[in-house]
Amino acid sequence: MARHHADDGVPPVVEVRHLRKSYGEKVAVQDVSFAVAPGEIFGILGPNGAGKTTTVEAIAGLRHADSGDVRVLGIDTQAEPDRIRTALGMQLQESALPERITVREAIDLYGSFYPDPMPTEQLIDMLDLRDRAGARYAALSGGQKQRLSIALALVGRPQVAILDELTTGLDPAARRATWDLIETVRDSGVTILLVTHFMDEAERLCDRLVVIDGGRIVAEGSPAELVSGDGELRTIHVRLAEAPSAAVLEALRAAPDVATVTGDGLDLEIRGGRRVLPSAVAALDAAGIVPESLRTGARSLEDVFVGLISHDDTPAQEGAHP
Ligand SMILES: Nc1ncnc2c1ncn2[C@@H]1O[C@H](COP(=O)(O)OP(=O)(O)OP(=O)(O)O)[C@@H](O)[C@H]1O
Repeated sequence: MARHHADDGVPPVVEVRHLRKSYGEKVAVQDVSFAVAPGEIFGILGPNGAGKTTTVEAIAGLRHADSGDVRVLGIDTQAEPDRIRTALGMQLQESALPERITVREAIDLYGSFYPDPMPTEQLIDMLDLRDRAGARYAALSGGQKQRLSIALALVGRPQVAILDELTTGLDPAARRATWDLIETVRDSGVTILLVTHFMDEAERLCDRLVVIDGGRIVAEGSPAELVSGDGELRTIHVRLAEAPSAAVLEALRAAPDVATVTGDGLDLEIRGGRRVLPSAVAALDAAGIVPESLRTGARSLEDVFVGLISHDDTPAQEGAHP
């Protein structure tokens, strides 16, 4: 299906403006604003305790915000949470299912809350749970529980699905299978809000994302935009066969887009703008020098993330919430 961008005039599916939420003294979300366009997979990234779950729970109308405006499909979910229930599917971080319920019963039960649920057997096949359809919840593996929770988020044919910690605890093959599934779901027209702290997951799945830290947005864009970090310096490392002359170093420093050349002897670190790599290689070539080896400091989304979030020594507040 055609994807839209937040700024192409199509009304956003999810719109959050200046959301703020405290728990007593603790400010969980300080000021968060973003908009999600129809058909996007939109990521919310951040370290433990950043405010991600609080944000999506406010979006779903499950938490009452202190201030700010949240709309899903134009509905104010803070004022009228019940109006969004059937259009929104939510995968909870930890499922609250009874131990003895079977996969099939759980899907039937959740389906009964919606006017036009997906057929249980279709979901069982879609989520690859056919072999476990009659198994009790307590007997499922981590991956199977996770797939069941995704099935429960999708059973009501939501227009918007919120998936929190989609692949936590899954092995690599199960993660990939889940990613493929999420893309299929998106291709069927569902807009997806994905909470994660896995960079590879965000890089693979998200059209756009926000990084939240300490209850604020510290970066926003497509994974490629965040990684390319236009305006930021890049670094290349060059090893030469023999130590460069002062003239060669001078020529390198004067090359377009090169900011600094450091290092001594055979190993040089060259930093500069977007075209630092071709520019440095051309300057060396003009001096008749072929590097022994060359390494670029290609950034992953993970590097960007680590660079963005605050590095205080506060221990992660896992398990702090009731
Ligand atoms: N019900 C609650 N009562 C008190 N504090 C809470 C409550 N829920 C969350 N918090 C605190 O608010 C902050 C934000 O929590 P939130 O769960 O939104 O973060 P998160 O980004 O989803 O973290 P995680 O990745 O660990 O799930 C944390 O410091 C957390 O301990």
